[in-house]
Amino acid sequence: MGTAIESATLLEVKELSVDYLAANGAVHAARKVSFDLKRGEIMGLAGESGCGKSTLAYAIARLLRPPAYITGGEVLYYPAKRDVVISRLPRRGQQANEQGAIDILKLSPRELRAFRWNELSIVFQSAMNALNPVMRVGDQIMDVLSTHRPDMKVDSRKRRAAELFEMVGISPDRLRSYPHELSGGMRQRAVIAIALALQPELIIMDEPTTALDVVVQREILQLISGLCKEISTAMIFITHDLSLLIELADKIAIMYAGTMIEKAQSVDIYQHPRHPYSYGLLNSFPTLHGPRKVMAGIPGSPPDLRMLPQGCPFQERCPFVFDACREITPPLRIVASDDPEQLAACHLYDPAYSGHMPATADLARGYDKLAELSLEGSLE
Ligand SMILES: Nc1ncnc2c1ncn2[C@@H]1O[C@H](COP(=O)(O)OP(=O)(O)OP(=O)(O)O)[C@@H](O)[C@H]1O
Repeated sequence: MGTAIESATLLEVKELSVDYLAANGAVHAARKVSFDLKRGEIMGLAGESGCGKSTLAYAIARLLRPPAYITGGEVLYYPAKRDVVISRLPRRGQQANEQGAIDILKLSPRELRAFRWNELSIVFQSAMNALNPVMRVGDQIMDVLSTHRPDMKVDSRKRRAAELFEMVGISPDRLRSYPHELSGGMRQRAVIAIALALQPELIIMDEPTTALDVVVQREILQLISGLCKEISTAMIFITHDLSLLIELADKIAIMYAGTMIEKAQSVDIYQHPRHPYSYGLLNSFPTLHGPRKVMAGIPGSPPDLRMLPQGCPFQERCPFVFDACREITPPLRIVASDDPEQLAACHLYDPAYSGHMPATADLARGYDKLAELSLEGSLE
Protein backbone atom coordinates (compact mmCIF):
# COMPACT_ATOMS: atom_id res chain seq x y z
CA MET A 1 0.00 0.00 0.00
CA GLY A 2 1.02 3.58 -0.41
CA THR A 3 1.41 6.34 2.12
CA ALA A 4 0.00 6.50 5.65
CA ILE A 5 -2.82 8.77 4.46
CA GLU A 6 -3.86 6.29 1.79
CA SER A 7 -3.95 3.34 4.16
CA ALA A 8 -5.96 5.32 6.76
CA THR A 9 -8.71 5.89 4.19
CA LEU A 10 -11.26 3.11 3.92
CA LEU A 11 -13.82 4.58 1.56
CA GLU A 12 -13.78 7.43 -0.91
CA VAL A 13 -17.09 8.34 -2.49
CA LYS A 14 -16.66 10.62 -5.48
CA GLU A 15 -19.50 12.58 -7.10
CA LEU A 16 -22.00 9.75 -6.65
CA SER A 17 -25.36 10.43 -8.32
CA VAL A 18 -28.53 8.35 -8.29
CA ASP A 19 -31.81 8.88 -10.15
CA TYR A 20 -35.14 7.11 -9.76
CA LEU A 21 -36.71 6.93 -13.19
CA ALA A 22 -40.42 7.65 -12.85
CA ALA A 23 -43.09 8.21 -15.52
CA ASN A 24 -43.37 11.89 -14.56
CA GLY A 25 -39.62 12.58 -14.63
CA ALA A 26 -36.34 11.47 -13.03
CA VAL A 27 -36.07 11.97 -9.28
CA HIS A 28 -32.52 13.18 -8.61
CA ALA A 29 -32.21 11.53 -5.21
CA ALA A 30 -28.41 11.78 -4.82
CA ARG A 31 -26.49 14.47 -6.66
CA LYS A 32 -22.70 14.41 -6.94
CA VAL A 33 -22.17 13.36 -3.35
CA SER A 34 -18.52 13.11 -2.27
CA PHE A 35 -17.00 12.18 1.08
CA ASP A 36 -14.43 9.88 2.59
CA LEU A 37 -14.30 7.66 5.60
CA LYS A 38 -11.28 6.55 7.58
CA ARG A 39 -10.77 3.07 9.00
CA GLY A 40 -12.75 2.73 12.24
CA GLU A 41 -14.44 6.12 11.80
CA ILE A 42 -18.14 6.63 12.54
CA MET A 43 -19.94 8.98 10.18
CA GLY A 44 -23.51 10.05 10.79
CA LEU A 45 -25.82 10.99 7.94
CA ALA A 46 -28.60 13.39 8.87
CA GLY A 47 -31.30 15.33 7.06
CA GLU A 48 -35.06 15.47 6.68
CA SER A 49 -37.04 12.56 5.35
CA GLY A 50 -36.60 12.17 1.57
CA CYS A 51 -33.25 13.99 1.31
CA GLY A 52 -31.50 10.88 -0.07
CA LYS A 53 -29.79 9.30 2.96
CA SER A 54 -30.98 5.73 2.29
CA THR A 55 -30.44 6.11 -1.44
CA LEU A 56 -26.83 7.04 -0.80
CA ALA A 57 -26.29 4.15 1.63
CA TYR A 58 -27.89 1.63 -0.73
CA ALA A 59 -25.86 2.94 -3.66
CA ILE A 60 -22.62 2.44 -1.73
CA ALA A 61 -23.62 -1.14 -0.91
CA ARG A 62 -24.85 -1.64 -4.52
CA LEU A 63 -28.26 -2.65 -3.21
CA LEU A 64 -30.36 -0.31 -5.35
CA ARG A 65 -32.85 -1.90 -7.71
CA PRO A 66 -34.67 -0.33 -10.71
CA PRO A 67 -36.17 2.23 -11.04
CA ALA A 68 -33.03 3.46 -9.22
CA TYR A 69 -29.96 3.99 -11.39
CA ILE A 70 -26.49 5.14 -10.47
CA THR A 71 -25.88 7.84 -13.04
CA GLY A 72 -22.31 8.75 -12.14
CA GLY A 73 -19.49 8.63 -9.65
CA GLU A 74 -17.12 6.19 -7.99
CA VAL A 75 -17.12 4.35 -4.68
CA LEU A 76 -13.49 3.52 -4.00
CA TYR A 77 -12.79 0.98 -1.30
CA TYR A 78 -9.32 0.54 0.20
CA PRO A 79 -9.06 -2.97 1.65
CA ALA A 80 -6.73 -3.48 4.60
CA LYS A 81 -5.94 -7.05 3.61
CA ARG A 82 -5.63 -6.15 -0.03
CA ASP A 83 -4.16 -9.46 -1.21
CA VAL A 84 -6.80 -11.46 0.65
CA VAL A 85 -9.64 -9.42 -0.78
CA ILE A 86 -8.36 -9.49 -4.32
CA SER A 87 -7.74 -13.24 -4.16
CA ARG A 88 -11.28 -13.81 -2.81
CA LEU A 89 -12.71 -12.03 -5.80
CA PRO A 90 -13.42 -14.24 -8.82
CA ARG A 91 -10.87 -14.25 -11.64
CA ARG A 92 -12.51 -11.64 -13.81
CA GLY A 93 -12.29 -9.18 -10.93
CA GLN A 94 -11.07 -5.67 -11.64
CA GLN A 95 -7.54 -4.76 -10.75
CA ALA A 96 -7.03 -2.46 -7.82
CA ASN A 97 -5.86 1.03 -8.75
CA GLU A 98 -2.37 2.30 -7.87
CA GLN A 99 -3.42 3.19 -4.34
CA GLY A 100 -4.86 -0.29 -3.79
CA ALA A 101 -8.52 0.74 -4.11
CA ILE A 102 -11.30 -1.10 -5.92
CA ASP A 103 -14.42 0.61 -7.25
CA ILE A 104 -17.45 -1.06 -5.64
CA LEU A 105 -19.58 0.17 -8.56
CA LYS A 106 -17.54 -1.98 -10.94
CA LEU A 107 -17.73 -5.28 -9.04
CA SER A 108 -19.48 -8.14 -10.84
CA PRO A 109 -22.49 -9.72 -9.03
CA ARG A 110 -20.31 -12.64 -7.84
CA GLU A 111 -17.62 -10.31 -6.58
CA LEU A 112 -20.25 -8.26 -4.82
CA ARG A 113 -21.57 -11.23 -2.88
CA ALA A 114 -18.09 -12.01 -1.55
CA PHE A 115 -17.45 -8.35 -0.89
CA ARG A 116 -20.67 -7.62 0.98
CA TRP A 117 -20.37 -10.00 3.89
CA ASN A 118 -16.61 -10.02 4.22
CA GLU A 119 -15.92 -6.33 3.87
CA LEU A 120 -19.24 -4.54 4.30
CA SER A 121 -22.47 -5.37 6.05
CA ILE A 122 -25.65 -3.36 6.21
CA VAL A 123 -28.40 -3.30 8.82
CA PHE A 124 -31.72 -2.05 7.47
CA GLN A 125 -34.55 -0.01 8.94
CA SER A 126 -36.68 -3.08 9.70
CA ALA A 127 -33.67 -5.21 10.60
CA MET A 128 -35.19 -6.99 13.55
CA ASN A 129 -37.78 -8.51 11.25
CA ALA A 130 -35.04 -9.72 8.92
CA LEU A 131 -34.39 -12.83 11.01
CA ASN A 132 -35.78 -16.09 9.69
CA PRO A 133 -38.73 -16.84 12.01
CA VAL A 134 -38.46 -20.63 11.73
CA MET A 135 -34.74 -20.93 12.42
CA ARG A 136 -32.94 -20.67 15.75
CA VAL A 137 -30.90 -17.44 15.89
CA GLY A 138 -27.70 -19.39 16.58
CA ASP A 139 -28.20 -21.42 13.41
CA GLN A 140 -28.62 -18.19 11.47
CA ILE A 141 -25.20 -17.00 12.65
CA MET A 142 -23.69 -20.44 11.94
CA ASP A 143 -25.15 -20.25 8.43
CA VAL A 144 -23.35 -17.01 7.67
CA LEU A 145 -20.10 -18.43 9.06
CA SER A 146 -20.34 -21.72 7.15
CA THR A 147 -21.17 -19.97 3.86
CA HIS A 148 -18.41 -17.37 4.09
CA ARG A 149 -15.80 -19.20 6.18
CA PRO A 150 -16.08 -22.77 4.82
CA ASP A 151 -12.65 -23.60 6.21
CA MET A 152 -13.79 -22.86 9.79
CA LYS A 153 -14.37 -25.99 11.92
CA VAL A 154 -17.82 -26.52 13.51
CA ASP A 155 -16.42 -26.03 17.02
CA SER A 156 -14.83 -22.72 16.06
CA ARG A 157 -18.06 -21.56 14.47
CA LYS A 158 -19.95 -22.37 17.67
CA ARG A 159 -17.37 -20.53 19.73
CA ARG A 160 -17.57 -17.53 17.39
CA ALA A 161 -21.39 -17.48 17.60
CA ALA A 162 -21.25 -17.49 21.42
CA GLU A 163 -18.57 -14.78 21.40
CA LEU A 164 -20.70 -12.62 19.09
CA PHE A 165 -23.74 -12.95 21.35
CA GLU A 166 -21.64 -11.99 24.35
CA MET A 167 -20.30 -8.98 22.44
CA VAL A 168 -23.81 -7.67 21.85
CA GLY A 169 -24.90 -8.37 25.42
CA ILE A 170 -27.04 -11.49 24.97
CA SER A 171 -26.37 -14.63 26.98
CA PRO A 172 -25.03 -17.34 24.62
CA ASP A 173 -27.69 -19.77 25.86
CA ARG A 174 -30.17 -17.68 23.84
CA LEU A 175 -28.50 -18.95 20.66
CA ARG A 176 -31.01 -21.81 20.83
CA SER A 177 -33.98 -19.40 20.82
CA TYR A 178 -36.25 -18.70 17.89
CA PRO A 179 -36.66 -15.00 16.99
CA HIS A 180 -40.18 -14.82 18.49
CA GLU A 181 -38.75 -15.90 21.85
CA LEU A 182 -36.57 -12.78 21.99
CA SER A 183 -37.62 -9.22 22.82
CA GLY A 184 -37.41 -6.55 20.09
CA GLY A 185 -34.18 -5.20 21.56
CA MET A 186 -32.64 -8.68 21.70
CA ARG A 187 -33.65 -9.40 18.11
CA GLN A 188 -31.98 -6.18 17.09
CA ARG A 189 -28.84 -7.15 18.99
CA ALA A 190 -28.91 -10.56 17.28
CA VAL A 191 -29.06 -8.88 13.86
CA ILE A 192 -26.10 -6.71 14.82
CA ALA A 193 -24.21 -9.85 15.94
CA ILE A 194 -24.82 -11.35 12.48
CA ALA A 195 -23.64 -8.13 10.82
CA LEU A 196 -20.43 -8.30 12.87
CA ALA A 197 -19.92 -12.05 12.32
CA LEU A 198 -17.22 -11.77 9.67
CA GLN A 199 -15.70 -8.64 11.20
CA PRO A 200 -16.36 -6.42 8.18
CA GLU A 201 -14.38 -3.24 7.69
CA LEU A 202 -17.56 -1.20 7.19
CA ILE A 203 -21.07 -1.40 8.60
CA ILE A 204 -23.91 0.68 7.23
CA MET A 205 -26.79 1.18 9.67
CA ASP A 206 -29.95 2.69 8.21
CA GLU A 207 -32.17 3.76 11.12
CA PRO A 208 -31.57 0.35 12.68
CA THR A 209 -33.58 0.89 15.84
CA THR A 210 -36.59 3.02 14.88
CA ALA A 211 -39.05 0.28 15.91
CA LEU A 212 -37.70 0.25 19.47
CA ASP A 213 -38.40 2.60 22.35
CA VAL A 214 -35.93 5.46 22.73
CA VAL A 215 -34.14 4.11 25.79
CA VAL A 216 -33.48 0.72 24.16
CA GLN A 217 -32.52 2.50 20.91
CA ARG A 218 -29.94 4.57 22.68
CA GLU A 219 -28.52 1.56 24.55
CA ILE A 220 -28.14 -0.45 21.36
CA LEU A 221 -26.60 2.38 19.40
CA GLN A 222 -24.15 3.10 22.21
CA LEU A 223 -23.27 -0.57 22.20
CA ILE A 224 -22.71 -0.79 18.45
CA SER A 225 -20.65 2.39 18.25
CA GLY A 226 -18.52 1.15 21.17
CA LEU A 227 -18.02 -2.20 19.43
CA CYS A 228 -17.07 -0.52 16.17
CA LYS A 229 -14.42 1.50 18.00
CA GLU A 230 -13.16 -1.64 19.77
CA ILE A 231 -12.73 -3.71 16.63
CA SER A 232 -11.90 -0.72 14.40
CA THR A 233 -14.87 -1.19 12.10
CA ALA A 234 -16.01 1.95 10.31
CA MET A 235 -19.70 2.81 10.32
CA ILE A 236 -22.06 4.96 8.30
CA PHE A 237 -24.98 5.58 10.52
CA ILE A 238 -28.32 7.05 9.42
CA THR A 239 -30.82 8.37 11.91
CA HIS A 240 -33.31 11.17 12.30
CA ASP A 241 -32.03 11.71 15.82
CA LEU A 242 -29.35 14.34 15.37
CA SER A 243 -28.66 14.57 19.11
CA LEU A 244 -27.77 10.88 19.11
CA LEU A 245 -25.47 11.35 16.13
CA ILE A 246 -23.68 14.18 17.85
CA GLU A 247 -23.06 11.90 20.80
CA LEU A 248 -21.92 8.83 18.89
CA ALA A 249 -20.47 9.83 15.53
CA ASP A 250 -16.98 11.18 14.86
CA LYS A 251 -18.23 13.27 12.00
CA ILE A 252 -21.58 14.23 10.54
CA ALA A 253 -22.71 14.89 7.01
CA ILE A 254 -25.95 16.81 6.55
CA MET A 255 -27.93 16.14 3.40
CA TYR A 256 -30.51 18.34 1.77
CA ALA A 257 -32.39 17.62 -1.47
CA GLY A 258 -29.96 14.92 -2.58
CA THR A 259 -26.73 16.82 -1.86
CA MET A 260 -24.38 17.10 1.06
CA ILE A 261 -24.67 20.64 2.30
CA GLU A 262 -22.39 20.41 5.33
CA LYS A 263 -19.69 18.06 6.60
CA ALA A 264 -17.82 18.46 9.87
CA GLN A 265 -16.62 16.81 13.04
CA SER A 266 -19.65 16.15 15.30
CA VAL A 267 -18.51 18.63 17.92
CA ASP A 268 -18.26 21.39 15.31
CA ILE A 269 -21.75 20.71 13.96
CA TYR A 270 -23.01 20.92 17.53
CA GLN A 271 -21.09 24.00 18.59
CA HIS A 272 -21.27 25.99 15.39
CA PRO A 273 -23.33 24.62 12.53
CA ARG A 274 -22.47 26.77 9.50
CA HIS A 275 -25.12 26.08 6.88
CA PRO A 276 -28.44 27.78 7.73
CA TYR A 277 -30.16 24.42 7.09
CA SER A 278 -27.87 22.62 9.57
CA TYR A 279 -28.63 25.26 12.16
CA GLY A 280 -32.38 24.87 11.56
CA LEU A 281 -32.15 21.08 11.69
CA LEU A 282 -30.16 21.13 14.91
CA ASN A 283 -32.71 23.41 16.48
CA SER A 284 -35.60 21.21 15.43
CA PHE A 285 -34.52 18.48 17.87
CA PRO A 286 -34.73 18.57 21.62
CA THR A 287 -31.50 17.42 23.27
CA LEU A 288 -31.57 14.97 26.16
CA HIS A 289 -29.04 17.09 28.01
CA GLY A 290 -28.79 20.88 28.20
CA PRO A 291 -31.33 23.61 28.88
CA ARG A 292 -34.93 23.47 27.68
CA LYS A 293 -35.64 25.74 24.76
CA VAL A 294 -38.37 26.48 22.26
CA MET A 295 -38.00 24.36 19.12
CA ALA A 296 -38.06 26.54 16.06
CA GLY A 297 -38.13 24.02 13.19
CA ILE A 298 -37.65 25.04 9.56
CA PRO A 299 -40.68 26.55 7.83
CA GLY A 300 -41.52 25.20 4.36
CA SER A 301 -40.60 21.91 2.74
CA PRO A 302 -37.75 20.60 0.54
CA PRO A 303 -37.95 21.14 -3.24
CA ASP A 304 -39.33 18.58 -5.68
CA LEU A 305 -36.35 16.41 -6.63
CA ARG A 306 -37.63 16.19 -10.22
CA MET A 307 -37.62 19.95 -10.72
CA LEU A 308 -34.84 21.44 -8.68
CA PRO A 309 -34.49 25.22 -8.73
CA GLN A 310 -31.46 26.89 -10.27
CA GLY A 311 -28.91 27.80 -7.58
CA CYS A 312 -29.03 26.67 -3.95
CA PRO A 313 -31.67 23.99 -3.21
CA PHE A 314 -32.37 25.58 0.22
CA GLN A 315 -33.09 29.08 -1.17
CA GLU A 316 -36.88 28.96 -0.66
CA ARG A 317 -36.55 28.27 3.07
CA CYS A 318 -33.41 30.19 3.88
CA PRO A 319 -33.62 33.28 6.12
CA PHE A 320 -30.52 34.72 4.41
CA VAL A 321 -31.26 34.17 0.72
CA PHE A 322 -29.75 36.72 -1.67
CA ASP A 323 -29.43 37.05 -5.45
CA ALA A 324 -26.48 34.69 -5.98
CA CYS A 325 -28.35 31.88 -4.18
CA ARG A 326 -30.99 31.93 -6.92
CA GLU A 327 -28.43 31.73 -9.71
CA ILE A 328 -25.34 29.78 -8.67
CA THR A 329 -25.25 26.44 -6.86
CA PRO A 330 -22.82 26.84 -3.95
CA PRO A 331 -20.11 24.14 -3.79
CA LEU A 332 -18.93 22.62 -0.50
CA ARG A 333 -16.14 24.87 0.72
CA ILE A 334 -14.02 25.32 3.83
CA VAL A 335 -15.86 27.85 5.97
CA ALA A 336 -13.10 28.97 8.32
CA SER A 337 -9.39 28.88 7.63
CA ASP A 338 -8.62 27.51 11.11
CA ASP A 339 -10.76 24.40 10.53
CA PRO A 340 -10.15 22.71 7.18
CA GLU A 341 -12.51 19.87 8.16
CA GLN A 342 -15.72 21.89 8.29
CA LEU A 343 -17.23 22.37 4.86
CA ALA A 344 -20.53 24.01 3.94
CA ALA A 345 -22.26 24.58 0.60
CA CYS A 346 -23.41 28.15 1.23
CA HIS A 347 -22.60 31.47 -0.40
CA LEU A 348 -22.58 33.14 3.04
CA TYR A 349 -19.08 31.72 3.50
CA ASP A 350 -17.83 32.80 0.10
CA PRO A 351 -15.83 36.05 0.45
CA ALA A 352 -16.95 36.96 -3.08
CA TYR A 353 -20.54 37.44 -1.81
CA SER A 354 -20.43 37.97 1.89
CA GLY A 355 -18.86 40.83 3.82
CA HIS A 356 -18.41 38.81 7.00
CA MET A 357 -18.74 35.20 8.01
CA PRO A 358 -21.99 34.74 9.93
CA ALA A 359 -21.65 33.43 13.48
CA THR A 360 -24.09 30.94 15.01
CA ALA A 361 -25.82 33.85 16.75
CA ASP A 362 -26.44 35.47 13.32
CA LEU A 363 -28.05 32.25 12.09
CA ALA A 364 -30.23 32.18 15.19
CA ARG A 365 -31.31 35.78 14.63
CA GLY A 366 -32.16 34.99 11.00
CA TYR A 367 -34.52 32.23 12.08
CA ASP A 368 -36.05 34.37 14.83
CA LYS A 369 -36.77 37.02 12.20
CA LEU A 370 -38.31 34.41 9.91
CA ALA A 371 -40.50 33.15 12.78
CA GLU A 372 -41.60 36.75 13.57
CA LEU A 373 -42.47 37.38 9.93
CA SER A 374 -44.54 34.22 9.65
CA LEU A 375 -46.30 35.09 12.93
CA GLU A 376 -47.11 38.57 11.62
CA GLY A 377 -48.37 36.98 8.40
CA SER A 378 -50.64 34.62 10.29
CA LEU A 379 -52.07 37.49 12.41
CA GLU A 380 -52.86 39.72 9.46
N1 LIG B 1 -38.75 3.84 -5.98
C1 LIG B 1 -38.74 5.18 -6.02
N2 LIG B 1 -39.24 5.84 -7.07
C2 LIG B 1 -39.22 7.19 -7.14
N3 LIG B 1 -38.69 7.98 -6.18
C3 LIG B 1 -38.16 7.38 -5.09
C4 LIG B 1 -38.15 5.95 -4.96
N4 LIG B 1 -37.56 5.64 -3.77
C5 LIG B 1 -37.21 6.82 -3.20
N5 LIG B 1 -37.57 7.85 -4.00
C6 LIG B 1 -37.37 9.28 -3.74
O1 LIG B 1 -35.99 9.53 -3.56
C7 LIG B 1 -35.79 10.53 -2.58
C8 LIG B 1 -34.79 10.09 -1.56
O2 LIG B 1 -35.36 9.02 -0.80
P1 LIG B 1 -34.57 8.34 0.41
O3 LIG B 1 -35.41 7.20 0.90
O4 LIG B 1 -33.19 8.03 -0.04
O5 LIG B 1 -34.52 9.50 1.47
P2 LIG B 1 -34.16 9.41 3.04
O6 LIG B 1 -33.44 10.67 3.35
O7 LIG B 1 -33.47 8.14 3.34
O8 LIG B 1 -35.60 9.44 3.68
P3 LIG B 1 -36.09 8.73 5.06
O9 LIG B 1 -35.38 9.44 6.16
O10 LIG B 1 -37.57 9.00 5.05
O11 LIG B 1 -35.76 7.27 4.95
C9 LIG B 1 -37.16 10.85 -2.00
O12 LIG B 1 -37.61 12.06 -2.58
C10 LIG B 1 -38.02 9.70 -2.43
O13 LIG B 1 -39.35 10.12 -2.64
